[in-house]
Amino acid sequence: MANDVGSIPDLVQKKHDVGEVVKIICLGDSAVGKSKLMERFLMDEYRPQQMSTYALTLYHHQTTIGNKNVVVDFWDTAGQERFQSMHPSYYHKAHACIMVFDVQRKITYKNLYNWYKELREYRPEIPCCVVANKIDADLKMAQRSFNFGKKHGLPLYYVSAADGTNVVKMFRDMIKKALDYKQNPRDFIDEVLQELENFDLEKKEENSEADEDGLKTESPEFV
Ligand SMILES: Nc1nc2c(ncn2[C@@H]2O[C@H](COP(=O)(O)OP(=O)(O)OP(=O)(O)O)[C@@H](O)[C@H]2O)c(=O)[nH]1
Ligand SMILES: [Mg+2]
Repeated sequence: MANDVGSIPDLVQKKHDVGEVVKIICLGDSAVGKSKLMERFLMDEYRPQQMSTYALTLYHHQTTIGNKNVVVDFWDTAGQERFQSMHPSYYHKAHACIMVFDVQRKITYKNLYNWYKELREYRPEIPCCVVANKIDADLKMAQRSFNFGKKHGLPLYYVSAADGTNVVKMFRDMIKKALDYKQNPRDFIDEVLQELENFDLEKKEENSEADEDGLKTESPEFV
């Protein structure tokens, strides 16, 4: 009997523990360090000489922002960036974007213009930042001002996946922004999607409250 009493709060707890789910995508040329940055943030380990990413990798991360549970789905590319373009589904419902270049290769900085243009075609309003990676290889680069960020009103982070400089700060800032965007979308389509999601959640809560009260869902023949 004691178990029965205990199980109700557990159920309620689980329902609320899931929290908000946000999707964060990463863009940038091949070998700028996108995968290494994610690995550095998620596992706090760094293994140089890893093979390029050939398949889409999804990194699942649970965290708290303020007193909210947040589930973050980080999307890492399937190597499509070699073709300078991503499949539209990569952008679909993304809440924030991390755009990376390699301070040792100028072309990767120039290509930010293309990445940004494509991003804004699919996701006109989501928060985005520019990441200057590999500053460990040339510390002078951290003194340089890169105008791309200023020009488009995007924050710029000087980071190193190799030694961890600024990696946690950049990811934490972007998770906060993704959450903020999800809760206050600035894009009409996103607003509608958010409304639908809230509606769906309310329905689920109503159903699980009914379940907890011992009510059964009606089988189709009674509907
Ligand atoms: N010195 C230095 N090397 C780095 C850093 N980050 C990544 N690298 C190296 O850069 C290379 C590419 O890193 P990846 O993380 O695989 O790059 P990527 O952007 O995911 O590449 P694709 O999967 O091909 O798109 C690897 O050899 C890494 O070891 C860094 O901060 N400093
Ligand atoms: Mg990769």
